[in-house]
Amino acid sequence: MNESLPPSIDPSAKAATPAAPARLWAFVPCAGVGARALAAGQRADLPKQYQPVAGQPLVLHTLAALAQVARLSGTLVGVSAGDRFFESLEPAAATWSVAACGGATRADTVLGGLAELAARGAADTDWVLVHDAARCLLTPELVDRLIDACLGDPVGGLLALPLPDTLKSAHAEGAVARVAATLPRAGKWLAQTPQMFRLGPLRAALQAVGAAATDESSAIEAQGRQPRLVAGSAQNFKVTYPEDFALAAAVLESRGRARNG
Ligand SMILES: Nc1ccn([C@@H]2O[C@H](COP(=O)(O)OP(=O)(O)OP(=O)(O)O)[C@@H](O)[C@H]2O)c(=O)n1
Ligand SMILES: C[C@](O)(CO)[C@H](O)COP(=O)(O)O
Repeated sequence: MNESLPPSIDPSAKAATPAAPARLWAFVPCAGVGARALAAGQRADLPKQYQPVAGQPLVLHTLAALAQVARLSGTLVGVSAGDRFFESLEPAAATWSVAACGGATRADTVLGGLAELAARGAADTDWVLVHDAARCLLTPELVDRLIDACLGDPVGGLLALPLPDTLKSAHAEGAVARVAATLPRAGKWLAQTPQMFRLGPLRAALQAVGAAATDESSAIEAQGRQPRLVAGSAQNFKVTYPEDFALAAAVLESRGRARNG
């Protein structure tokens, strides 16, 4: 657990030697605006990761799940410059550190986060688990499953789900979308997060591919590597559209009821 580290990543980590065993860090990109998620009723000035869900800001559910993963040495959250959200919280309760490393794209934010982790003592050989702030239904069990599968892997990997539905490609006919073709879905997976790679190779891959990468895996793939696919969960969805808030709240509340008997 991160309990020896709050409110910032352990400064003694800087003393790590090349022979030290690789550690695991979580990085949470939290610098988006959530343009697709905002609808009437939501505060347009409040990015989706801070909207209330099941009694608390969405991102705090995400961070609570990561705080329960014993093998993580620390969690860093990447926010936009000028974002004061975390300053309003009780510092003693924090199981994370915050860095104003938000960029114009998710890939930029992650690159900034990797630089911050390195500046705070993470080694290039350490593992980094990048997890979307907006995936607030993550469970520690899913993270442990990813770590178990990837720790001995030469490349790393990601949580993902085999495609459950029939897959169509489309073309536009004015404002109407029409089916262009039904595509084979065998062997196709939906990428989730966390995505777990070693810090140095991930930085090099993201630098090479630039802002176009929508996830870490695609940057690593562009280097000719084949990340491992680890079974995720349909519940580990990304809050993306307005209706996702109610669904996330329902799942979190039902988990709460199950916990409290
Ligand atoms: N420049 C960005 C863009 C996104 N993110 C983060 O990346 C995660 C996944 O991105 P997505 O769900 O697409 O979020 P947004 O970019 O905020 O959504 P939208 O595209 O609807 O604006 C989110 O936790 C978001 O905060 C980020 O840190 N920096
Ligand atoms: C990283 C990701 O969650 C994998 O599915 C996803 O690509 C991020 O969302 P975006 O809409 O592409 O920014």
